[in-house]
Amino acid sequence: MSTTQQSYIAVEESKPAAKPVSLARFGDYLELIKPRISTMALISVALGYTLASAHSWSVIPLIHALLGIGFVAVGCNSLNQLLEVKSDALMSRTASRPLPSGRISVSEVLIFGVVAALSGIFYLAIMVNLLTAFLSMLTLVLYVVVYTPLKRYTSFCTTIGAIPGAMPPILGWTAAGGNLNTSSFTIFAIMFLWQFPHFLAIAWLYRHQYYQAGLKMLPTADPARGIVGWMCVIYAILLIPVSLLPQFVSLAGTFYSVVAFIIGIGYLLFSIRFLRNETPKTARELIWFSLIYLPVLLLTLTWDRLQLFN
Ligand code: HEM
Ligand SMILES: CC(C)=CCC/C(C)=C/CC/C(C)=C/COP(=O)(O)OP(=O)(O)O
Repeated sequence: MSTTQQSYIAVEESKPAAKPVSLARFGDYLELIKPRISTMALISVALGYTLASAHSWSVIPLIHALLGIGFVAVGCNSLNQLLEVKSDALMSRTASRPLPSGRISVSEVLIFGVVAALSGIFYLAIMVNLLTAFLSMLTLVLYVVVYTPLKRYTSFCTTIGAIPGAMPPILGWTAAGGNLNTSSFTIFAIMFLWQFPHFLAIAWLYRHQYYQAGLKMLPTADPARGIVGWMCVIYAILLIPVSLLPQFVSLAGTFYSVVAFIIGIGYLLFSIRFLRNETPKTARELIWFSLIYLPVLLLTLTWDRLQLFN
């Protein structure tokens, strides 16, 4: 074997093993549907379903609801990334996503997103109920048609974005046959308020990237020290009494209220830490706690609700 052949083999052997094409494409599509946010949304759907059905809970209707809402969520996230391909390319947080990096084409995502969203809505209308299909369509419109383009114009976009963000447990609730009543509104209000410290800390952490990409997630590129922290603290304070409402509408008992109060104080303390010292570390810790708070609150609410029926 010649020296050239030997060195060629050596270079080939030292290359990391390339992923099979189908696996790489699966990974790209997975990234397109934002798997972690979508999973949290579907867990919220399942808990909303359980809260509404309690003693009459059964698995098949829940699977139908998760399938239909899951398809709409896939449509939401794909179409959101399609509309943001230019700004995503300008931020290091999102530049390696499959669309800005050219691994999936715009037309492919358009077809994929529209087909997923429409199939989900029709599936819900046929297999679940019309109210859930309608509310899922409203979620899609608010997220894709209103919130996403509005990010380029005003920081008020986040308040609009928090409406579709608060919908997953309500979609689960209506999928189980629940009405839009004070109980479902209470869950909506908790989920709505929870998002403010969550996304404000994120918007602060990536403020320079957002500014560079022309996205107005905060009122200014470099807000006066403390402003974002104060906003987090105010929403965390508001969330505490609102998170205690389920007991007053007979959705849960004292155990839930105690847990909600403790984690609510925790969320407030992380917001205060961020206010006192706005640094990437305190912002990341607040984001981290927000992602602990939500599943703990919803799981405790559901568990306590089930106890009320036993
Ligand atoms: C206006 C509302 C919301 C905005 C603007 C927002 C924005 C974001 C952004 C930009 C990230 C990525 C952070 C990073 O890259 O470090 C993120 C992370 C996350 N968000 Fe939200 N979010 C919102 C609402 C929600 C809702 C309603 C849920 C759950 C149902 C949720 C669940 C998550 C999860 C699980 C993560 C961590 C996983 C990941 O980074 O992909 N978010 N959020
Ligand atoms: C039908 C259904 C359950 C739909 C999902 C609803 C849901 C969980 C919406 C999330 C809300 C939201 C504003 C996310 C951030 O998007 P972004 O565009 O600011 O995030 P990015 O910058 O990472 O793209």
